Amino acid sequence: MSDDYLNRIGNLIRDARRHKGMTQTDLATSLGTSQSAVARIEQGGQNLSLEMLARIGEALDSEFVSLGHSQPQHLRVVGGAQLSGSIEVKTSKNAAVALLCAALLNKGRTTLRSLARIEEVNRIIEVLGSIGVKTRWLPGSSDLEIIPPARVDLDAIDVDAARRTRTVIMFLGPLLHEFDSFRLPYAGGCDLGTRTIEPHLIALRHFGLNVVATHGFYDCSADIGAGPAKPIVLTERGDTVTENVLMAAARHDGVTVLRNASSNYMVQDLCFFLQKLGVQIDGIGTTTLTVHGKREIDVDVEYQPSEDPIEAMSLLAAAVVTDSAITIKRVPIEFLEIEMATLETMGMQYEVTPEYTSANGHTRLVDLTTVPGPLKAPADKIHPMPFPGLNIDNLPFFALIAAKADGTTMIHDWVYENRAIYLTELTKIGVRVQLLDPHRVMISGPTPKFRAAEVVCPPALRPGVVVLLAMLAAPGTSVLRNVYVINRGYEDLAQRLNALGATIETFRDI
Ligand SMILES: CC(=O)N[C@H]1[C@@H](OP(=O)(O)OP(=O)(O)OC[C@H]2O[C@@H](n3ccc(=O)[nH]c3=O)[C@H](O)[C@@H]2O)O[C@H](CO)[C@@H](O)[C@@H]1O
Ligand SMILES: C=C(OP(=O)(O)O)C(=O)O
Repeated sequence: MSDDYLNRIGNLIRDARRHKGMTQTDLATSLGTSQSAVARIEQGGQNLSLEMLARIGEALDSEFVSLGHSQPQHLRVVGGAQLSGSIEVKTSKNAAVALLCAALLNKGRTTLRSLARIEEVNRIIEVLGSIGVKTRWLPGSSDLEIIPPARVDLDAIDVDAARRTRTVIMFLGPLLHEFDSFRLPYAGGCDLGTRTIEPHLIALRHFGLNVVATHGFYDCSADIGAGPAKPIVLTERGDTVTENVLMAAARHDGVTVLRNASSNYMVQDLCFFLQKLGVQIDGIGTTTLTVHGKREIDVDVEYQPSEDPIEAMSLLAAAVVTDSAITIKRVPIEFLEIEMATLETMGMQYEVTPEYTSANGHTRLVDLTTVPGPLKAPADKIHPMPFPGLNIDNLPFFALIAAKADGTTMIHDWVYENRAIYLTELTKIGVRVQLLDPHRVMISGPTPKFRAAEVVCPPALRPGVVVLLAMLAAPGTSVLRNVYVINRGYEDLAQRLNALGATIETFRDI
């Protein structure tokens, strides 16, 4: 290998290691080598065998060297074992992405503590980096420092990264204060059927924003300084639309009243963060928010979002499907009360500790220990509602839990056009699922036998995780192919389930 190549590979390894928050000693330990050998590799001073490159790639879970196209990641699951022990819930994906966008409102340094290290966050960091925002993982931590430039360079935006997320629409709120005309790539993300952005455009018109969609871009023109002449009433109680309005209102030098606002967990985290930026917000946790904005925000601020209720629900479903007693620590019970009440009607037993408070200073947490036992199907259908209803993203996990319960359960996903359809993938693992129409499935339980299978991961985060968790219940070896969507929303899920006794191996095609 030429020195030039060794240097470039060394730099890539160093960047991937830092990105993963590992020290040279950490990496050396995973490779069974010394810290000085890792230092030599990173300086380009060590010839590398293909085997060593593969091992480094595996230790860093990074495709820093790819032959031809980068290969998708797959999971091999040896199921049928019970889980035990305890696991901590990470901070939420959905608050993380909102806060990353909100950092654009602040001229000062924003430090977001204990962020989930997930692909969705990585994509937004790439987009921010491409437009000139400096981001840096603080050494040995999952704390991200964000420093915006005097003016972002939107012409340089990383279009590919932007199109892989839906979150990029939350750039509209912050950017309408900075540019009288700009363009953003179309929002992407999970394939859940059409997801409208119309409510965002209608609401942001109150701040003088006009958007025309052309050839894959939103062409935006803004009337800088404009603000709402009357209360804004959302046509639907969406999370990201509420967040977009909050970010637009944060730098509007006046009062914005927002009605039919979402009061979901990520919205509350964003409100608490904006308060730290000096923006006054009344009505947090309700559906009417009153925002007193500030034209200029320039503060050094730190914030830690709350724990992810959807991850907590996923872990709960993992325990149910494997008949396991596990302790799930840092469960944001405040955002899971309807879920727990529903599970209680199904006969679910569990123990909880007294409540304590999340690092955001507000959200109520508990440690929850599951108690395995028989479940029965609920008398009524299970359907989601905006908070404080049963969370829209938690619905798919009820399909899996219903597969363990005696009787038939109807799951009604009125929200997403395609999501219920993906739940039929569970039939490959032995679950009796009947699709009644694109929004409703009937599950007949208990599943006589979970069967190992090879499945291509549905292109949607929660259905993908549901299939993975069902595989944990199936004795034998299952394969779940192309799990990018899972990595989009969960940090090291396979490794963390393995710490509870699961056997999940990550692999890629050569
Ligand atoms: C980054 C982020 O935070 N993403 C979350 C956010 O996405 P996001 O806010 O982008 O959700 P959408 O705007 O796509 O709304 C989801 C769907 O629900 C419909 N809808 C929503 C509310 C309502 O009162 N009426 C109604 O019909 C919308 O038309 C849409 O079809 O909220 C979704 C619904 O909680 C969650 O699945 C996503 O995880
Ligand atoms: C649909 C989801 O999120 P997103 O808005 O990121 O696609 C989800 O979290 O399940």
